[in-house]
Amino acid sequence: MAQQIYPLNVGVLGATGTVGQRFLVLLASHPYLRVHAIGASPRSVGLAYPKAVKWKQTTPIPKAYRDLNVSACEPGAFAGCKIIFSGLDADVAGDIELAFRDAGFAVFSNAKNYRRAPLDHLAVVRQQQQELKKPGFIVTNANCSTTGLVVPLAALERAFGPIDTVLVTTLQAISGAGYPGVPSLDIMDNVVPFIGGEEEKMVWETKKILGSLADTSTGFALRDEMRVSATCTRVPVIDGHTECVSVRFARRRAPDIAAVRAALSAYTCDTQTLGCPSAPTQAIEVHDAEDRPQPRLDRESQAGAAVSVGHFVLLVNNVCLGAATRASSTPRSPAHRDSLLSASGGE
Ligand SMILES: NC(=O)C1=CN([C@@H]2O[C@H](COP(=O)(O)OP(=O)(O)OC[C@H]3O[C@@H](n4cnc5c(N)ncnc54)[C@H](OP(=O)(O)O)[C@@H]3O)[C@@H](O)[C@H]2O)C=CC1
Ligand SMILES: N[C@@H](CC(=O)OP(=O)(O)O)C(=O)O
Repeated sequence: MAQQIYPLNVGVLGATGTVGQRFLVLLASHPYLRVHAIGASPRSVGLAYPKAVKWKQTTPIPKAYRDLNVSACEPGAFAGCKIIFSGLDADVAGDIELAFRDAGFAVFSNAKNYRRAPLDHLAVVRQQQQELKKPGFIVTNANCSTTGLVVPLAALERAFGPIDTVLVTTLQAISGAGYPGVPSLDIMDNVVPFIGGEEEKMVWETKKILGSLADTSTGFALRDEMRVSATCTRVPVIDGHTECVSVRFARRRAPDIAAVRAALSAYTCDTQTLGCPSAPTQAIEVHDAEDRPQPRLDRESQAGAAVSVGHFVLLVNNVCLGAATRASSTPRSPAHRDSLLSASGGE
């Protein structure tokens, strides 16, 4: 394999949005990825980034982006980028991401459009490249609420065997709806007990992520035998989705609390094993205090890359672990990093 040259140039689509802004903050200090081009809607094209964006982060716009102009989301404008991160509105992500894939880019997306594509799986990227006889591919992040849920579920299954029933009720932050999102008169002093499409996504994506690979040509196999029931609500919190979870194990009675705490604390995720720069040091933070986790106190813990759990109420930062952190989690170890990035066309 040819020598990789670092930093690798990357592009961010939807760079002005809620997720796009997080991408730019994370990538500004990334050890071997550098933002080379950014894209957004025709409304923003041609403007310097600070003019185009309604910046909502608590830290200032990183210097590197202050003179960067927003491009149209067309492959030609991203020549020189090895990897594309997408925080595009799902209404437009489908066609745009496909155009980038067809132009040979490695696309890592947060939009829902290709989550059900059979070959949407990091483990079958090489297969996808061979089948299509092209280097480009699309891999998607899961729904943000689902992401928070599956981490502790995976930890519990690793320790106690299969789960057959999951009941979850979410209290989701308003940033999950993008910008400007839910009107203030709907959400202030209120709870909205419905988020369009979210419950279906949580049910299906949980069964996908906790499932397995069928084989490298058909992609994933769902956990069809698992019963998942989700109720999703929107609450007046800016960032951080809280989820109240109950589970039942298929082959055993409920383990005691001390064993559950130990299993959650001991869990390590793949990004930790691979040494990704934005991986958490502790994948699941188990709280002792009865009144934790709380969004305001716990969402920025480990730069938003961990899931916080206390008496199986969990908190996941929807825009970090739920979106930008996970998509940009490339491995730190040179060997792992080079093999993953070579699939992305880096050389
Ligand atoms: N917010 C969250 O917690 C999560 C979001 N997601 C998903 O990530 C994606 C981004 O979400 P979010 O950041 O919240 O959304 P926002 O609404 O905040 O941002 C959308 C982005 O898409 C761009 N865009 C809109 N229309 C077009 C167009 N016609 N051509 C090119 N670009 C366009 C916007 O550019 P402009 O500013 O110029 O209009 C903006 O940069 C969505 O698919 C969402 O479902 C996934 C997980 C979590
Ligand atoms: N639906 C999530 C955010 C989101 O955009 O999810 P998805 O990428 O699955 O459409 C929320 O409202 O909090």
